[in-house]
Amino acid sequence: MELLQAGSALLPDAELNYIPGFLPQGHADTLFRLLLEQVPWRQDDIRIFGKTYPQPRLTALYGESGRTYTYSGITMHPEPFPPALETLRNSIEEQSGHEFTTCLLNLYRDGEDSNGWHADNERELGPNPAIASVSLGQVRAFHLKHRTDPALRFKLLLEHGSLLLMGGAMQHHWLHQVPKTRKPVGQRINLTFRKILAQGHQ
Ligand SMILES: O=C(O)CCC(=O)C(=O)O
Ligand SMILES: [Fe+2]
Repeated sequence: MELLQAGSALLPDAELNYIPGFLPQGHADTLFRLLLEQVPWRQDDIRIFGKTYPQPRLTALYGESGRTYTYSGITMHPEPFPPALETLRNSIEEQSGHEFTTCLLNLYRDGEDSNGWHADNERELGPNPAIASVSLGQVRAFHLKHRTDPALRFKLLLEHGSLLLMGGAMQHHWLHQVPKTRKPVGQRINLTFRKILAQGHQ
């Protein structure tokens, strides 16, 4: 699988931009510790093809009130943005030129935690969503595969303090995952900023 490096990758049917060092090291370290300690992390059950499993990672949802987020049979109700995430949202909006209402947080406790193949294509995100994904803590691989062309498979290594922007028609044509790994890895936090359209207006 080809490794993609920093910058915008020219993938068909996709907009992808990887910005390592988006957060200065000291800021990324502080934010990582703060979130680890203060976020009310939870492990939900998810439904896949009618069966129930514990999600293989911990999650939390922050955002503007009333904008619930439903995926894999879970409906999450957001907590208001704490100041540290409000500041981060503002700088990501400036960097990307997109607005975000909501931040979904994932905590991968170790290499056994993962996020299986999916697209961020829930209907409350609208047709061509912009997704901004910040990584903190241990580096994990992020895999991408095209839905119809099996030759198109790539990976990125998402580093501490990095920002990954996904946009355009990407969620229609590509799937992504954070696979389990046998390498000894510690905790990683991922924050994905999304725009949830006002409910009832999709
Ligand atoms: O952890 C990551 O980098 C990806 C998270 C993700 O794809 C998601 O939450 O939808
Ligand atoms: Fe995703």
